[in-house]
Amino acid sequence: MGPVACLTTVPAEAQAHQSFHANDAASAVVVIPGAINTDKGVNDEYEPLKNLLELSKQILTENDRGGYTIPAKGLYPYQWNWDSALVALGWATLDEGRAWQELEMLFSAQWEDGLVPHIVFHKPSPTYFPGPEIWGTVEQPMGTTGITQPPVAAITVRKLYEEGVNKELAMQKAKELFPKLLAWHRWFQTARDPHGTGLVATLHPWESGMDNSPAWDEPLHNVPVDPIPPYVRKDLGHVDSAMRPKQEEYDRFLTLVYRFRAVNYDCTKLYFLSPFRVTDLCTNAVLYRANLDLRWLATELGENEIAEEIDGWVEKAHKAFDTLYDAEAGMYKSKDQLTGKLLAAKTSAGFLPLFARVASAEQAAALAATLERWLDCVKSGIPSYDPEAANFEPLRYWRGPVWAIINWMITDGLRAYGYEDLACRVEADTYELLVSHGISEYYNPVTGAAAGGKLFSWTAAMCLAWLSKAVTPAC
Ligand SMILES: O=C(O)[C@@H](CO)O[C@H]1O[C@H](CO)[C@@H](O)[C@H](O)[C@@H]1O
Repeated sequence: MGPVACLTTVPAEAQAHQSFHANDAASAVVVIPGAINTDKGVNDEYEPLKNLLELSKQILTENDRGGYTIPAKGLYPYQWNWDSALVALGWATLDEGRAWQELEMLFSAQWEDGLVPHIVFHKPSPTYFPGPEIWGTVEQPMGTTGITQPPVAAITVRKLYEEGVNKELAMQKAKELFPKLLAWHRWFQTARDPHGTGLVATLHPWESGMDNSPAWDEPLHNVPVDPIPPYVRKDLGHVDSAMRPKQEEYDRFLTLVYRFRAVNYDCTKLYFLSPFRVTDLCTNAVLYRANLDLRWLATELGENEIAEEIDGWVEKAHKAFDTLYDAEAGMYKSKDQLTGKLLAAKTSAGFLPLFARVASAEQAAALAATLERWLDCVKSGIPSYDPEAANFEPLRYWRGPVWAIINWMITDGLRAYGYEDLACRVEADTYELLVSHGISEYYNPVTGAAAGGKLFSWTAAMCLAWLSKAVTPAC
Protein backbone atom coordinates (compact mmCIF):
# COMPACT_ATOMS: atom_id res chain seq x y z
CA MET A 1 0.00 0.00 0.00
CA GLY A 2 1.32 3.45 -0.86
CA PRO A 3 2.25 6.24 1.50
CA VAL A 4 -1.23 7.77 1.45
CA ALA A 5 -2.73 4.80 3.24
CA CYS A 6 -4.37 5.97 6.40
CA LEU A 7 -5.41 3.82 9.29
CA THR A 8 -7.31 4.76 12.35
CA THR A 9 -5.48 3.60 15.43
CA VAL A 10 -7.27 2.80 18.63
CA PRO A 11 -7.66 5.97 20.71
CA ALA A 12 -5.85 5.78 24.05
CA GLU A 13 -9.03 6.15 26.09
CA ALA A 14 -10.68 3.32 24.16
CA GLN A 15 -7.59 1.20 24.67
CA ALA A 16 -8.02 1.53 28.40
CA HIS A 17 -11.33 -0.30 28.11
CA GLN A 18 -10.04 -2.87 25.70
CA SER A 19 -10.31 -6.43 26.91
CA PHE A 20 -7.35 -8.67 26.24
CA HIS A 21 -9.91 -11.08 24.87
CA ALA A 22 -10.23 -9.35 21.53
CA ASN A 23 -11.96 -12.43 20.30
CA ASP A 24 -14.26 -14.52 22.44
CA ALA A 25 -13.39 -18.17 21.90
CA ALA A 26 -17.04 -19.02 21.47
CA SER A 27 -17.83 -16.49 18.79
CA ALA A 28 -16.18 -14.65 15.94
CA VAL A 29 -17.39 -11.23 17.07
CA VAL A 30 -14.35 -9.09 17.54
CA VAL A 31 -14.00 -6.20 19.91
CA ILE A 32 -12.08 -3.42 18.21
CA PRO A 33 -12.44 -0.18 20.12
CA GLY A 34 -12.89 2.73 17.80
CA ALA A 35 -13.71 0.45 14.90
CA ILE A 36 -16.80 -1.41 15.91
CA ASN A 37 -20.16 -0.57 17.28
CA THR A 38 -20.22 -3.28 19.92
CA ASP A 39 -23.98 -2.95 20.46
CA LYS A 40 -24.77 -3.81 16.89
CA GLY A 41 -21.92 -6.19 16.16
CA VAL A 42 -19.37 -5.86 13.42
CA ASN A 43 -20.12 -3.25 10.75
CA ASP A 44 -20.30 -4.50 7.20
CA GLU A 45 -17.28 -2.48 6.19
CA TYR A 46 -15.22 -4.49 8.66
CA GLU A 47 -16.33 -7.80 7.24
CA PRO A 48 -12.87 -8.51 5.75
CA LEU A 49 -11.27 -8.10 9.16
CA LYS A 50 -13.92 -10.25 10.76
CA ASN A 51 -13.21 -12.96 8.20
CA LEU A 52 -9.47 -12.67 8.73
CA LEU A 53 -9.88 -13.09 12.46
CA GLU A 54 -12.10 -16.11 12.01
CA LEU A 55 -9.53 -17.62 9.65
CA SER A 56 -6.72 -16.85 12.12
CA LYS A 57 -8.58 -18.60 14.87
CA GLN A 58 -9.12 -21.62 12.63
CA ILE A 59 -5.44 -21.72 11.71
CA LEU A 60 -4.30 -21.78 15.34
CA THR A 61 -6.89 -24.40 16.18
CA GLU A 62 -5.91 -26.61 13.25
CA ASN A 63 -2.20 -26.23 13.91
CA ASP A 64 -2.68 -27.04 17.60
CA ARG A 65 -1.05 -30.37 18.41
CA GLY A 66 -2.31 -30.60 21.97
CA GLY A 67 -0.65 -27.80 23.89
CA TYR A 68 1.79 -26.59 21.29
CA THR A 69 1.27 -25.10 17.84
CA ILE A 70 3.12 -26.11 14.70
CA PRO A 71 4.00 -23.20 12.37
CA ALA A 72 2.41 -24.85 9.30
CA LYS A 73 1.25 -28.30 8.28
CA GLY A 74 3.80 -30.40 6.40
CA LEU A 75 6.47 -27.72 6.04
CA TYR A 76 7.10 -27.25 9.79
CA PRO A 77 5.52 -30.10 11.80
CA TYR A 78 7.19 -29.50 15.20
CA GLN A 79 7.27 -26.81 17.88
CA TRP A 80 9.55 -23.90 16.96
CA ASN A 81 10.91 -21.63 19.67
CA TRP A 82 10.20 -18.02 18.65
CA ASP A 83 7.17 -19.08 16.63
CA SER A 84 5.58 -20.42 19.81
CA ALA A 85 6.36 -17.32 21.84
CA LEU A 86 4.68 -15.18 19.17
CA VAL A 87 1.81 -17.59 18.63
CA ALA A 88 1.05 -17.45 22.37
CA LEU A 89 0.15 -13.77 21.86
CA GLY A 90 -2.50 -14.89 19.39
CA TRP A 91 -3.77 -17.64 21.68
CA ALA A 92 -4.13 -15.09 24.48
CA THR A 93 -6.92 -13.39 22.55
CA LEU A 94 -8.81 -16.70 22.37
CA ASP A 95 -7.90 -18.60 25.53
CA GLU A 96 -5.36 -17.36 28.09
CA GLY A 97 -4.81 -20.80 29.59
CA ARG A 98 -3.85 -22.10 26.15
CA ALA A 99 -1.42 -19.22 25.68
CA TRP A 100 0.42 -20.08 28.90
CA GLN A 101 0.43 -23.75 27.94
CA GLU A 102 2.21 -22.93 24.66
CA LEU A 103 5.11 -21.49 26.67
CA GLU A 104 5.07 -24.31 29.21
CA MET A 105 5.41 -26.87 26.43
CA LEU A 106 8.35 -24.95 24.99
CA PHE A 107 10.11 -24.74 28.35
CA SER A 108 9.44 -28.42 29.07
CA ALA A 109 12.29 -29.02 26.59
CA GLN A 110 14.75 -26.64 28.28
CA TRP A 111 18.22 -28.11 28.72
CA GLU A 112 19.95 -28.34 32.07
CA ASP A 113 22.43 -25.65 31.06
CA GLY A 114 19.54 -23.22 30.36
CA LEU A 115 19.33 -23.45 26.57
CA VAL A 116 15.81 -23.43 25.14
CA PRO A 117 16.07 -25.31 21.85
CA HIS A 118 15.06 -23.92 18.50
CA ILE A 119 12.87 -26.92 17.68
CA VAL A 120 11.18 -29.42 20.01
CA PHE A 121 10.39 -32.75 18.33
CA HIS A 122 7.41 -33.71 20.48
CA LYS A 123 6.08 -36.29 18.00
CA PRO A 124 7.75 -37.96 15.02
CA SER A 125 7.03 -36.58 11.56
CA PRO A 126 8.27 -37.69 8.15
CA THR A 127 7.70 -34.29 6.50
CA TYR A 128 10.67 -32.24 7.81
CA PHE A 129 14.42 -32.42 7.37
CA PRO A 130 16.62 -32.38 9.43
CA GLY A 131 14.62 -34.23 12.09
CA PRO A 132 15.67 -35.65 15.49
CA GLU A 133 17.80 -38.45 14.03
CA ILE A 134 20.11 -35.93 12.38
CA TRP A 135 20.36 -33.67 15.42
CA GLY A 136 21.00 -36.66 17.71
CA THR A 137 20.64 -34.80 21.00
CA VAL A 138 20.14 -38.21 22.59
CA GLU A 139 20.80 -37.53 26.25
CA GLN A 140 18.10 -34.86 26.49
CA PRO A 141 14.75 -35.81 28.04
CA MET A 142 13.08 -35.28 24.67
CA GLY A 143 14.20 -34.82 21.09
CA THR A 144 15.29 -31.27 20.34
CA THR A 145 17.80 -29.42 18.24
CA GLY A 146 20.98 -28.25 19.98
CA ILE A 147 20.80 -24.57 19.07
CA THR A 148 18.45 -21.75 20.07
CA GLN A 149 16.45 -18.89 18.49
CA PRO A 150 15.73 -15.20 19.29
CA PRO A 151 14.43 -15.20 22.90
CA VAL A 152 10.96 -13.72 22.51
CA ALA A 153 9.41 -15.65 25.44
CA ALA A 154 10.04 -13.10 28.23
CA ILE A 155 8.40 -10.41 26.10
CA THR A 156 5.34 -12.63 25.77
CA VAL A 157 5.26 -13.51 29.47
CA ARG A 158 5.23 -9.84 30.41
CA LYS A 159 2.41 -9.15 27.95
CA LEU A 160 0.32 -12.08 29.16
CA TYR A 161 0.95 -11.08 32.77
CA GLU A 162 0.17 -7.39 32.30
CA GLU A 163 -2.75 -7.64 29.91
CA GLY A 164 -4.29 -10.95 30.92
CA VAL A 165 -7.77 -10.91 32.42
CA ASN A 166 -7.18 -13.91 34.68
CA LYS A 167 -4.73 -12.28 37.11
CA GLU A 168 -4.48 -15.28 39.42
CA LEU A 169 -3.49 -17.54 36.55
CA ALA A 170 -1.06 -14.92 35.27
CA MET A 171 0.67 -14.63 38.65
CA GLN A 172 0.96 -18.39 39.03
CA LYS A 173 2.31 -18.97 35.51
CA ALA A 174 4.68 -15.99 35.58
CA LYS A 175 6.15 -17.26 38.87
CA GLU A 176 6.65 -20.72 37.41
CA LEU A 177 8.20 -19.50 34.19
CA PHE A 178 10.39 -16.78 35.68
CA PRO A 179 13.29 -19.03 36.84
CA LYS A 180 13.27 -20.81 33.48
CA LEU A 181 13.43 -17.55 31.55
CA LEU A 182 16.20 -16.37 33.83
CA ALA A 183 18.20 -19.57 33.26
CA TRP A 184 17.92 -19.09 29.49
CA HIS A 185 18.94 -15.43 29.63
CA ARG A 186 21.89 -16.33 31.89
CA TRP A 187 22.86 -19.02 29.38
CA PHE A 188 23.04 -16.31 26.70
CA GLN A 189 25.36 -14.21 28.92
CA THR A 190 27.75 -17.06 29.62
CA ALA A 191 27.60 -19.50 26.70
CA ARG A 192 27.26 -16.84 24.02
CA ASP A 193 29.25 -13.95 25.47
CA PRO A 194 32.09 -15.59 27.39
CA HIS A 195 34.28 -12.49 27.06
CA GLY A 196 31.57 -10.22 28.47
CA THR A 197 31.28 -7.87 25.49
CA GLY A 198 27.60 -7.14 26.15
CA LEU A 199 26.43 -8.68 22.87
CA VAL A 200 25.78 -12.38 22.31
CA ALA A 201 26.97 -14.64 19.51
CA THR A 202 24.80 -16.57 17.07
CA LEU A 203 26.47 -19.75 15.84
CA HIS A 204 24.10 -20.98 13.14
CA PRO A 205 21.94 -19.05 10.63
CA TRP A 206 18.96 -21.09 11.93
CA GLU A 207 19.52 -19.51 15.35
CA SER A 208 18.98 -16.04 13.89
CA GLY A 209 15.53 -17.02 12.59
CA MET A 210 16.44 -15.19 9.37
CA ASP A 211 18.12 -18.25 7.93
CA ASN A 212 19.28 -17.08 4.51
CA SER A 213 19.58 -13.36 5.25
CA PRO A 214 22.01 -11.63 2.87
CA ALA A 215 23.87 -10.60 6.04
CA TRP A 216 25.04 -14.21 6.36
CA ASP A 217 26.37 -14.56 2.79
CA GLU A 218 29.93 -13.66 3.71
CA PRO A 219 30.29 -15.46 7.07
CA LEU A 220 28.49 -18.52 5.72
CA HIS A 221 30.70 -18.59 2.66
CA ASN A 222 33.66 -18.91 5.04
CA VAL A 223 32.23 -22.15 6.45
CA PRO A 224 33.95 -25.02 4.63
CA VAL A 225 31.55 -27.73 3.42
CA ASP A 226 32.46 -31.02 5.11
CA PRO A 227 31.92 -34.43 3.48
CA ILE A 228 28.53 -34.82 5.15
CA PRO A 229 26.19 -37.79 4.53
CA PRO A 230 23.93 -37.37 1.48
CA TYR A 231 20.52 -35.95 2.34
CA VAL A 232 17.20 -35.06 0.76
CA ARG A 233 15.62 -31.71 1.53
CA LYS A 234 11.94 -31.97 2.36
CA ASP A 235 11.18 -28.24 2.27
CA LEU A 236 11.30 -28.32 -1.53
CA GLY A 237 8.43 -30.82 -1.55
CA HIS A 238 6.23 -28.20 0.13
CA VAL A 239 7.39 -24.87 -1.27
CA ASP A 240 8.78 -23.71 -4.64
CA SER A 241 12.60 -23.71 -4.58
CA ALA A 242 12.58 -20.05 -5.74
CA MET A 243 11.22 -19.16 -2.29
CA ARG A 244 13.70 -21.18 -0.23
CA PRO A 245 17.40 -21.08 0.71
CA LYS A 246 19.80 -22.43 -1.91
CA GLN A 247 21.56 -25.80 -1.84
CA GLU A 248 24.99 -24.34 -1.04
CA GLU A 249 23.45 -22.73 2.04
CA TYR A 250 21.85 -26.00 3.15
CA ASP A 251 25.18 -27.84 2.76
CA ARG A 252 26.71 -25.35 5.18
CA PHE A 253 23.71 -25.41 7.53
CA LEU A 254 24.16 -29.19 7.75
CA THR A 255 27.94 -29.00 8.08
CA LEU A 256 27.47 -26.83 11.14
CA VAL A 257 24.95 -29.26 12.64
CA TYR A 258 27.33 -32.22 12.23
CA ARG A 259 30.22 -30.24 13.74
CA PHE A 260 28.10 -29.24 16.74
CA ARG A 261 26.82 -32.79 17.13
CA ALA A 262 30.41 -34.10 17.18
CA VAL A 263 30.96 -32.27 20.52
CA ASN A 264 27.51 -33.16 21.80
CA TYR A 265 26.41 -29.51 21.60
CA ASP A 266 28.61 -28.69 24.59
CA CYS A 267 27.97 -24.96 24.90
CA THR A 268 31.37 -24.30 26.46
CA LYS A 269 33.00 -25.59 23.26
CA LEU A 270 30.63 -24.46 20.52
CA TYR A 271 31.40 -20.77 20.81
CA PHE A 272 35.09 -21.42 20.20
CA LEU A 273 34.85 -24.07 17.50
CA SER A 274 32.02 -22.82 15.31
CA PRO A 275 33.25 -21.59 11.92
CA PHE A 276 30.17 -19.33 11.86
CA ARG A 277 29.97 -16.76 14.67
CA VAL A 278 28.11 -13.50 14.23
CA THR A 279 26.61 -10.74 16.34
CA ASP A 280 23.11 -10.97 14.96
CA LEU A 281 20.99 -7.84 15.26
CA CYS A 282 17.73 -9.74 15.54
CA THR A 283 18.89 -11.97 18.41
CA ASN A 284 20.56 -9.11 20.26
CA ALA A 285 17.66 -6.69 19.82
CA VAL A 286 15.11 -9.29 20.91
CA LEU A 287 17.32 -10.28 23.85
CA TYR A 288 17.74 -6.65 24.89
CA ARG A 289 13.99 -6.07 24.89
CA ALA A 290 13.39 -9.44 26.57
CA ASN A 291 15.87 -8.44 29.31
CA LEU A 292 13.95 -5.20 29.90
CA ASP A 293 10.77 -7.24 30.24
CA LEU A 294 12.41 -9.87 32.44
CA ARG A 295 13.71 -7.09 34.66
CA TRP A 296 10.19 -5.69 34.90
CA LEU A 297 8.91 -9.13 35.91
CA ALA A 298 11.70 -9.50 38.48
CA THR A 299 10.55 -6.30 40.15
CA GLU A 300 6.90 -7.41 40.04
CA LEU A 301 7.85 -10.69 41.69
CA GLY A 302 10.02 -9.01 44.32
CA GLU A 303 13.28 -10.43 42.92
CA ASN A 304 15.34 -7.31 43.45
CA GLU A 305 18.79 -8.88 43.33
CA ILE A 306 17.95 -10.50 40.03
CA ALA A 307 16.68 -7.15 38.73
CA GLU A 308 20.12 -5.71 39.52
CA GLU A 309 21.84 -8.58 37.74
CA ILE A 310 19.74 -7.89 34.63
CA ASP A 311 20.51 -4.15 34.90
CA GLY A 312 24.17 -5.08 34.51
CA TRP A 313 23.50 -6.98 31.27
CA VAL A 314 21.35 -4.19 29.87
CA GLU A 315 23.86 -1.47 30.68
CA LYS A 316 26.68 -3.33 28.97
CA ALA A 317 24.58 -4.20 25.93
CA HIS A 318 23.41 -0.60 25.61
CA LYS A 319 26.98 0.64 25.13
CA ALA A 320 27.91 -2.25 22.85
CA PHE A 321 24.96 -1.64 20.49
CA ASP A 322 26.60 1.55 19.28
CA THR A 323 29.37 -0.54 17.73
CA LEU A 324 26.72 -1.98 15.37
CA TYR A 325 25.49 1.39 14.16
CA ASP A 326 26.62 2.60 10.75
CA ALA A 327 25.90 6.34 10.80
CA GLU A 328 26.65 6.80 7.12
CA ALA A 329 24.11 4.15 6.14
CA GLY A 330 21.56 5.30 8.75
CA MET A 331 21.28 1.66 9.78
CA TYR A 332 22.38 -0.89 12.33
CA LYS A 333 24.28 -3.86 10.95
CA SER A 334 25.18 -7.33 12.15
CA LYS A 335 28.84 -8.20 12.67
CA ASP A 336 31.07 -11.14 11.81
CA GLN A 337 32.79 -11.96 15.11
CA LEU A 338 35.44 -14.04 13.35
CA THR A 339 36.67 -11.20 11.12
CA GLY A 340 35.53 -8.36 13.38
CA LYS A 341 33.85 -6.64 10.41
CA LEU A 342 30.37 -5.13 10.22
CA LEU A 343 28.37 -7.01 7.60
CA ALA A 344 27.45 -4.73 4.72
CA ALA A 345 23.92 -6.04 4.08
CA LYS A 346 21.11 -3.74 5.16
CA THR A 347 18.31 -5.99 6.36
CA SER A 348 15.05 -5.44 8.23
CA ALA A 349 16.85 -6.62 11.39
CA GLY A 350 18.59 -3.24 11.23
CA PHE A 351 15.36 -1.58 12.42
CA LEU A 352 14.92 -3.88 15.43
CA PRO A 353 16.96 -1.70 17.83
CA LEU A 354 13.75 0.39 17.84
CA PHE A 355 11.85 -2.63 19.21
CA ALA A 356 14.64 -3.02 21.76
CA ARG A 357 14.47 0.70 22.72
CA VAL A 358 18.25 0.83 22.49
CA ALA A 359 18.52 3.42 19.69
CA SER A 360 19.08 7.09 20.56
CA ALA A 361 16.60 9.71 19.28
CA GLU A 362 19.08 10.61 16.55
CA GLN A 363 19.59 6.99 15.50
CA ALA A 364 15.82 6.44 15.54
CA ALA A 365 15.34 9.43 13.20
CA ALA A 366 17.89 8.00 10.78
CA LEU A 367 16.21 4.58 10.90
CA ALA A 368 12.80 6.14 10.26
CA ALA A 369 14.19 7.99 7.23
CA THR A 370 15.77 4.80 5.88
CA LEU A 371 12.56 2.87 6.42
CA GLU A 372 10.53 5.50 4.62
CA ARG A 373 12.86 5.25 1.63
CA TRP A 374 12.47 1.45 1.60
CA LEU A 375 8.69 1.70 1.75
CA ASP A 376 8.64 4.11 -1.17
CA CYS A 377 10.44 1.47 -3.28
CA VAL A 378 7.89 -1.31 -2.81
CA LYS A 379 4.16 -1.89 -2.97
CA SER A 380 3.98 -3.37 0.53
CA GLY A 381 6.51 -3.19 3.33
CA ILE A 382 8.59 -3.97 5.17
CA PRO A 383 10.93 -5.83 2.82
CA SER A 384 13.37 -8.01 4.74
CA TYR A 385 16.26 -6.68 2.66
CA ASP A 386 17.19 -3.33 1.13
CA PRO A 387 14.94 -3.11 -1.97
CA GLU A 388 17.60 -1.03 -3.74
CA ALA A 389 20.29 -3.69 -3.36
CA ALA A 390 21.33 -5.45 -6.57
CA ASN A 391 20.73 -8.90 -5.03
CA PHE A 392 17.29 -8.08 -3.55
CA GLU A 393 15.00 -11.09 -4.17
CA PRO A 394 11.35 -10.30 -3.42
CA LEU A 395 10.32 -13.95 -3.33
CA ARG A 396 13.19 -15.70 -1.58
CA TYR A 397 12.50 -16.15 2.12
CA TRP A 398 14.60 -13.72 4.21
CA ARG A 399 16.17 -12.01 1.17
CA GLY A 400 13.31 -9.65 0.37
CA PRO A 401 9.85 -10.87 1.44
CA VAL A 402 7.69 -9.17 4.06
CA TRP A 403 7.17 -10.94 7.41
CA ALA A 404 4.23 -9.91 9.61
CA ILE A 405 6.09 -10.70 12.85
CA ILE A 406 8.93 -8.35 11.95
CA ASN A 407 6.42 -5.68 10.95
CA TRP A 408 4.84 -6.01 14.38
CA MET A 409 8.17 -5.59 16.16
CA ILE A 410 9.24 -2.61 14.08
CA THR A 411 5.84 -0.96 14.40
CA ASP A 412 6.00 -1.34 18.17
CA GLY A 413 9.41 0.32 18.09
CA LEU A 414 8.36 3.15 15.76
CA ARG A 415 5.48 4.00 18.03
CA ALA A 416 7.69 4.01 21.13
CA TYR A 417 9.91 6.61 19.43
CA GLY A 418 6.97 8.75 18.30
CA TYR A 419 6.83 7.74 14.61
CA GLU A 420 3.09 7.21 14.65
CA ASP A 421 2.47 7.92 10.95
CA LEU A 422 5.13 5.50 9.85
CA ALA A 423 3.82 2.87 12.26
CA CYS A 424 0.33 3.34 10.78
CA ARG A 425 1.74 2.99 7.29
CA VAL A 426 3.38 -0.34 8.13
CA GLU A 427 0.18 -1.50 9.80
CA ALA A 428 -1.83 -0.53 6.72
CA ASP A 429 0.53 -2.45 4.47
CA THR A 430 0.41 -5.53 6.67
CA TYR A 431 -3.35 -5.48 6.95
CA GLU A 432 -3.76 -5.04 3.20
CA LEU A 433 -1.43 -7.99 2.51
CA LEU A 434 -3.38 -10.30 4.77
CA VAL A 435 -6.81 -9.18 3.58
CA SER A 436 -5.91 -9.44 -0.09
CA HIS A 437 -3.61 -12.45 -0.08
CA GLY A 438 -4.51 -14.59 2.93
CA ILE A 439 -2.50 -15.72 5.95
CA SER A 440 0.84 -16.95 4.68
CA GLU A 441 4.38 -17.36 5.89
CA TYR A 442 5.61 -14.25 4.02
CA TYR A 443 4.70 -11.93 1.13
CA ASN A 444 6.30 -10.55 -1.99
CA PRO A 445 6.82 -6.81 -1.29
CA VAL A 446 6.70 -5.92 -4.99
CA THR A 447 3.47 -7.70 -5.96
CA GLY A 448 1.95 -8.42 -2.55
CA ALA A 449 1.56 -12.11 -3.46
CA ALA A 450 1.54 -14.64 -0.63
CA ALA A 451 4.61 -16.89 -0.48
CA GLY A 452 6.08 -19.79 1.49
CA GLY A 453 3.86 -21.93 3.73
CA LYS A 454 0.12 -21.36 3.72
CA LEU A 455 -2.19 -20.97 6.74
CA PHE A 456 0.74 -19.92 8.85
CA SER A 457 0.50 -19.75 12.63
CA TRP A 458 2.60 -16.72 13.53
CA THR A 459 0.98 -14.60 10.83
CA ALA A 460 -2.44 -15.65 12.17
CA ALA A 461 -1.29 -14.77 15.69
CA MET A 462 -0.19 -11.30 14.56
CA CYS A 463 -3.62 -10.80 13.06
CA LEU A 464 -5.33 -11.69 16.33
CA ALA A 465 -2.96 -9.97 18.72
CA TRP A 466 -1.92 -6.92 16.75
CA LEU A 467 -3.88 -6.00 13.63
CA SER A 468 -7.28 -6.65 15.19
CA LYS A 469 -6.54 -4.12 17.91
CA ALA A 470 -4.51 -1.58 16.09
CA VAL A 471 -6.21 -0.89 12.83
CA THR A 472 -9.39 -0.38 10.95
CA PRO A 473 -9.45 -0.56 7.16
CA ALA A 474 -7.86 2.28 5.24
CA CYS A 475 -9.93 5.44 5.37
O1 LIG B 1 13.40 -23.10 7.21
C1 LIG B 1 13.41 -23.83 8.20
O2 LIG B 1 13.44 -25.07 8.10
C2 LIG B 1 13.37 -23.25 9.59
C3 LIG B 1 14.59 -23.71 10.36
O3 LIG B 1 14.51 -23.29 11.68
O4 LIG B 1 13.36 -21.81 9.64
C4 LIG B 1 12.26 -21.01 9.23
O5 LIG B 1 11.02 -21.45 9.75
C5 LIG B 1 10.87 -21.42 11.17
C6 LIG B 1 9.47 -21.90 11.50
O6 LIG B 1 8.52 -20.94 11.12
C7 LIG B 1 11.15 -20.01 11.72
O7 LIG B 1 11.19 -20.04 13.12
C8 LIG B 1 12.48 -19.46 11.20
O8 LIG B 1 12.61 -18.12 11.60
C9 LIG B 1 12.57 -19.57 9.68
O9 LIG B 1 11.70 -18.66 9.06
